[in-house]
Amino acid sequence: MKTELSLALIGGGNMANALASGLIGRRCAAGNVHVIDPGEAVRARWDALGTTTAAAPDARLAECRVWFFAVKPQVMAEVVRQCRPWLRPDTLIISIAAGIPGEALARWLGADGQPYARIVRCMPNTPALIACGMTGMAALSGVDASDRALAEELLRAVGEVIWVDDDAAIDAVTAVSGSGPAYVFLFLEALIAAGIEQGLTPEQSRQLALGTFHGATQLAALSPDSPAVLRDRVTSKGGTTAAALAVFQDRGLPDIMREAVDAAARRAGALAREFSA
Ligand SMILES: NC(=O)C1=CN([C@@H]2O[C@H](COP(=O)(O)OP(=O)(O)OC[C@H]3O[C@@H](n4cnc5c(N)ncnc54)[C@H](O)[C@@H]3O)[C@@H](O)[C@H]2O)C=CC1
Ligand SMILES: O=C(O)[C@@H]1CCC=N1
Repeated sequence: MKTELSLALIGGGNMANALASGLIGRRCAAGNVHVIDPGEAVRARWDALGTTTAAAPDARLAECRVWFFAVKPQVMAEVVRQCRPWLRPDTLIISIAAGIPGEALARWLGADGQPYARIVRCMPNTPALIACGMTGMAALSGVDASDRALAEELLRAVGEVIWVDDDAAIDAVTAVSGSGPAYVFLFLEALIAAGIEQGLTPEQSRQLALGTFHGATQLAALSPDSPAVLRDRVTSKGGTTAAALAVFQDRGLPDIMREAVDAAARRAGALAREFSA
């Protein structure tokens, strides 16, 4: 077990917790993880895991090879600047903040007009909590092959990873897979409620809806056929599925999805304008 890696988690909330659950004991010893978070209750949880903690950036950051920024976009600029005094030439920066461009991070961490480009921007999602995450990643120019491999290995500890060519594409990743679990949960809620209206008990409807999502997504992942072909195979001519799909089409489900994903991507752009000046 390679546990010598030293990692700083800057922001110790939901997503940091998900990442740590995949890494501590496997890739990092708890004692090599340093968590910065002003929340006293948050720090107490990390202390119980055996990490070190601090309420604000401190000198231990200089000993950490990887800094993982997991604070809200609204506070990123200030937090990154507070951490900067402990930056070393080989520090690998990984940021998961929605909407904050790598270029802004590079500027905030730079010195003498020189941006710091050893930065990987990535967008995981909450199923990372059960090691079923989906992460999109983009590397800035200062990231060499070994840093890239390290960043990928860290995010792989909580699920699957894809690389996108440039930082701007992370906004699209955010709109599809970062926010995506919420779309799936909304769909599930609606399907469960509809099943109850049809006379099923809440538990029956929940089991049927969850089992269907699980089975259908597994089939789509494992089958060589496209989701459209698989959908067609469920849909008997003049049958029940056709009746339901006609309602989805009439109500414009594909348009609703396009507009929703576009709204998320545009919000990512707006966050960048608001919080990365
Ligand atoms: N929740 C999600 O589904 C996803 C969130 N993200 C991104 O991850 C980031 C964190 O989100 P969550 O973990 O959901 O939020 P969270 O609210 O659970 O965690 C944020 C943590 O940052 C701490 N914090 C606040 N000010 C701080 C400061 N000055 N220094 C250090 N820590 C500070 C808070 O006490 C909190 O524990 C956000 O930028 C979000 O855009 C990315 C992918 C998915
Ligand atoms: O809603 C948000 O802004 C964050 C980013 C992706 C998921 N949650």
